[in-house]
Amino acid sequence: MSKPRTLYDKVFDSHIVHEDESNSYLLYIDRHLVHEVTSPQAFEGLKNANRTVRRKDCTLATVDHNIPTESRKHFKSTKTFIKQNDSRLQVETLEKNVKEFEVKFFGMDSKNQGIVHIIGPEQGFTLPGTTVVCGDSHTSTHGAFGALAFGIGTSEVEHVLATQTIIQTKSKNMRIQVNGKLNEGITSKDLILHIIGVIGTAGGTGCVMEFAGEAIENLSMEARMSMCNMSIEAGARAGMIKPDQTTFDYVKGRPLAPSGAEWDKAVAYWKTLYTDENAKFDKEIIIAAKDIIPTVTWGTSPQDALPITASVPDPNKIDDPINKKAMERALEYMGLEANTNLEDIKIDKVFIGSCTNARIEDLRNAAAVIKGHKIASNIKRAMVVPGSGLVKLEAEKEGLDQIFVDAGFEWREAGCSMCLGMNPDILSPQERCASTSNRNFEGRQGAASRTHLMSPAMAAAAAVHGRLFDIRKFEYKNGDVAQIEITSSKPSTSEDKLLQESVYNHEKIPVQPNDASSEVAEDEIDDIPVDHLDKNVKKSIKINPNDTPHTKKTSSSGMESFTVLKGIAAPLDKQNVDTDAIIPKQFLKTIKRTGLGSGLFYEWRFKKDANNKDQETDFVLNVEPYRNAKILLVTGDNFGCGSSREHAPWALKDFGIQCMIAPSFGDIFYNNSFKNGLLPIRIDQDIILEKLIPIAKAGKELVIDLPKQQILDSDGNIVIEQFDVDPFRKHCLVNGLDDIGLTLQKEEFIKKYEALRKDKFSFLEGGSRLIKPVIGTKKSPYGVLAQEW
Ligand SMILES: CC(C)[C@H](C(=O)O)[C@@H](O)C(=O)O
Ligand code: SF4
Repeated sequence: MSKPRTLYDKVFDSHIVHEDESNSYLLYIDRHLVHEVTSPQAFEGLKNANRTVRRKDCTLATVDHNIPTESRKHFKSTKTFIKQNDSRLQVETLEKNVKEFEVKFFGMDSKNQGIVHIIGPEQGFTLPGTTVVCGDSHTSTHGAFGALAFGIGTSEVEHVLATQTIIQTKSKNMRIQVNGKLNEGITSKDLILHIIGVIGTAGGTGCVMEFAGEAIENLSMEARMSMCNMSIEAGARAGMIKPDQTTFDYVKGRPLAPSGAEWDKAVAYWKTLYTDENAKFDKEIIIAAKDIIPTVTWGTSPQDALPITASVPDPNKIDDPINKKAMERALEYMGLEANTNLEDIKIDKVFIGSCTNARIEDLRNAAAVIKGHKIASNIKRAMVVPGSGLVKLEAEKEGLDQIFVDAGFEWREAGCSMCLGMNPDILSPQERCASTSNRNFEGRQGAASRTHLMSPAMAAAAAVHGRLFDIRKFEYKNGDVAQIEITSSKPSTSEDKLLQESVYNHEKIPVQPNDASSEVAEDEIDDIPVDHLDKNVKKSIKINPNDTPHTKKTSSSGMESFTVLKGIAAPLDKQNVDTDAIIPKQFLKTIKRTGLGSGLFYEWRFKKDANNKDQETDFVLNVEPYRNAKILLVTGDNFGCGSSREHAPWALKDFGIQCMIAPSFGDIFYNNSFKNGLLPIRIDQDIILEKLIPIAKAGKELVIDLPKQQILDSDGNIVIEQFDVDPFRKHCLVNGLDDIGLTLQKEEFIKKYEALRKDKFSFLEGGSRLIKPVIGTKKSPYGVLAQEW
């Protein structure tokens, strides 16, 4: 009898290409989505190393973040359509790269273009039980299908393009069980905001989160996507929901979904993807669905979520000094007085869009509220930005666009838009927005902008009333009640144990040959013969734990090695520092990895003077001796949470920071740091406060000895006896190794896995290759078939 496993365990196990003794796994990636922001440097890396895209059929690209959302009726070319130079360059760079590397692409002239997390499911590219990655944190969205889907950084994008695999450690299992039924009018957005409010933005750190229970089973696919989308906001590596009949019904008939006998084979397999009875979870949270009422955020973190009937919290009631300070800062930034009723908060703008809530059901929900109403006179702008060209078409077919336009909304073209404002759709300073997006970080929707997160129905009600408003009191015109996104579905009952065993059969097949004579001994990272290294990784990778060289080496792949670092440590007394704060969106438009130091903590380091010139603030990195800090010493949890932008470690590195110490880190940022020769060290908060902060505050240097895993003061006294670091990552860092080179040495394992996949998971073959160069001739669920660039 095999050990009971969770849904995550099953999907993880079925993708293992190789495991080494330090518990580092090489996982096969079934689906890779690509967008313009996080891919230019990855394609450049491929080009420089003369590498190709290994599985074009598993790769699908689109443009979403940078593109204007004004009408494309007269669209001729990117060159003439995009006015912002840096945005245009990024889009054109992707257009060039997809041609050169022959990657399927939905460009701005395609009806199928849209936000990357909307088009994957829409096309049937996202499938249950698959591994899905994208250089974007909200890749977690695809977990709604029972896929293992997570965001990666640009270095990992390059790794996946080149090898179709990724190096992973196993996450912890966490379950969020939502018992009972949601009340009428309560959506999955209220539910996920409530959950994040309960567990916090670091609540899921290090975990893959499975959402389960009656309330989840009753959600439609689109509502499930909104849930999983925001699991990253709870710090989770990924969110997952077991596939069931609702899932199969949604996938069936989509352009890239399997059909015929392959469909039957796929469904038979997908029905085995559920958490076994008695499977062990490391963390479990139980939520009663009936307790949830419409929920909105008041502050600058998604965890600042409260029921709409509550009032703005009061920092004077908070004991913990770090929490209290964070709350005071959030209130100041948001321009809010403690104890104000949330419903009394007036808003300036409304944004209905983003990968969380810009699907057809979201637009239907908002339209049902808006129908027959006008937006309030204090609303300066209200916009609806459909998640994809196909969502837009469907909404127009249903007449939703007219309902919005009649009420005073703008009806836009698909893209990320004001979710993060990399295009012209931004808020002016101090403007307050009711937004259906997923992040309310400082500066997210524009410098000094103020964001309140909520469901589409709540955002529509806020537009009508000009203030935050409880949807349950809303008076619908025409007697309509907002369509609730819940559809009833029966969980699959025909789970076939035997079949499950047979699908997992391959674990018994030696996918990882234990052949000791193999040229590359798979379990020994210490002695891979230099001759076999990729031509870009020619340096010796022998590691001697007692060797503590004090000079900085650079491998021929360009990766700097990290051994012993001596430098000033800048104290940063903040928690939940998100990557939007580390490097704001306006700096993401580069196609290079360098030169980002000047944008580091931009909104905190600078403020504008009367002439609109940047003036330095008293932020720690502007003050001597910390201007030259090499170490960042953070006292609060969850440093680097949020977006997957590798620009965050690039900016830190460019500024001169080489090591970050914090009680905990956002998972993607943690990974990205290692890939760039930066060392993130986790140390308990009380130890940081007691032992390290006094040294940093005295302006003295610290010595980080990675080979010995110790921290010393400048006199050579040991301050931290032993910090933790994953052995494989340490090995790569100490030796400045490019892990693509290391992975390519495992070619035989990758090939073996691919042969097995072709047989067991034949329904995954084809992928984006099935995209046909046809426009509007055949019917797909949305009436238009996928097309090619
Ligand atoms: C640009 C991209 C890296 C980023 C992400 O990873 O999430 C963006 O989509 C966001 O929402 O902040
Ligand atoms: S969160 Fe916003 S910016 Fe990021 S992918 Fe989704 S819509 Fe785009």
